[in-house]
Amino acid sequence: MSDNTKALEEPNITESAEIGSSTTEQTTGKRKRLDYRQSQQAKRKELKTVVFEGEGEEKIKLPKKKYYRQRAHSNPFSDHLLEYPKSPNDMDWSKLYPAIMPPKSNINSKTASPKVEIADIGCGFGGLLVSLATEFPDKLILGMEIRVQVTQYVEDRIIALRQQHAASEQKLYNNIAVLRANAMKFLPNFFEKGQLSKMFFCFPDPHFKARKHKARIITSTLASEYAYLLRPGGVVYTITDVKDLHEWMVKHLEEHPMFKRLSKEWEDSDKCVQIMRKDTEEGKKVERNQGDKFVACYVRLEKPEY
Ligand SMILES: C[S@@+](CC[C@H](N)C(=O)[O-])C[C@H]1O[C@@H](n2cnc3c(N)ncnc32)[C@H](O)[C@@H]1O
Repeated sequence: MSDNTKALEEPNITESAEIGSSTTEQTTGKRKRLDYRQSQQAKRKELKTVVFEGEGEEKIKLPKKKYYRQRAHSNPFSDHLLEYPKSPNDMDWSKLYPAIMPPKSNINSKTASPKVEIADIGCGFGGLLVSLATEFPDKLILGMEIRVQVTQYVEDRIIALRQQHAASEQKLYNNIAVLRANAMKFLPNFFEKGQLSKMFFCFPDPHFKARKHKARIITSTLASEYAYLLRPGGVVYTITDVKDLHEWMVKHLEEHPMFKRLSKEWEDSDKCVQIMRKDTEEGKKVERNQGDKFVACYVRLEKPEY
């Protein structure tokens, strides 16, 4: 592997783990499976990386989604062994935004450093992030995604985009990053009170069955957390193709004293609504299938309104 190729960690398939003491027939079968898996692993290692073949923008290849497939759903209540800071102060953002954020050790109470302001919750393959990067070049934008492979894809996509634009004056895409996280559990560990100006919930998992509704990303309890993280005037954006989920999100945000729904006119004139309609991967899928897209946006109020 060349130095300028970003390696992704894959568990190593070792012989000893696979072939223990067994009959000759079993051993042959296991050996074949092992050989196959090793060759697949080698192929994936090569193909999953961002490849820099030489000079020039055109030589940098974007990663391919098909090599990052994973089960469609991840249980938000499972123990995912995720890493998260004890508090927002403990987070070293320079690892995610190296061209913009100084290393944590260089930050003191007197130096003002930029903060993440826009969060894409459950960012999937990162379509929204990539569009927001150029729409808000002076804001730090973070995608949060629970699935490992999907997070890795977005990470690689961002690395490739940054490289492709490294020579440009604006050095685009340095303002976006992705983090593997369970957004239902640890958001206040990453963000301070009132830090965010926009939170996106684009095509969240619908969790259709009634007994699974508690796994939905918008509930009364989580809405209070989102109100805590958003500054007054900040906006919660929601979009889904599932009517029942749309009604659920509207009900829970509508009932919340810290949120007020924004008008249809506001939605029609807002750039981000257009972006989430057309640039998210799910939005594109719904478009292809000529499905409906239900949008609801809420402003975070200064004071609760009962
Ligand atoms: C249907 S996809 C939508 C992806 C993207 N927002 C879009 O519109 O194309 C929902 C995404 O949310 C992620 N997700 C679900 N629960 C999550 C959680 N608790 N924290 C972070 N991501 C989550 C899923 O892994 C999945 O990638």
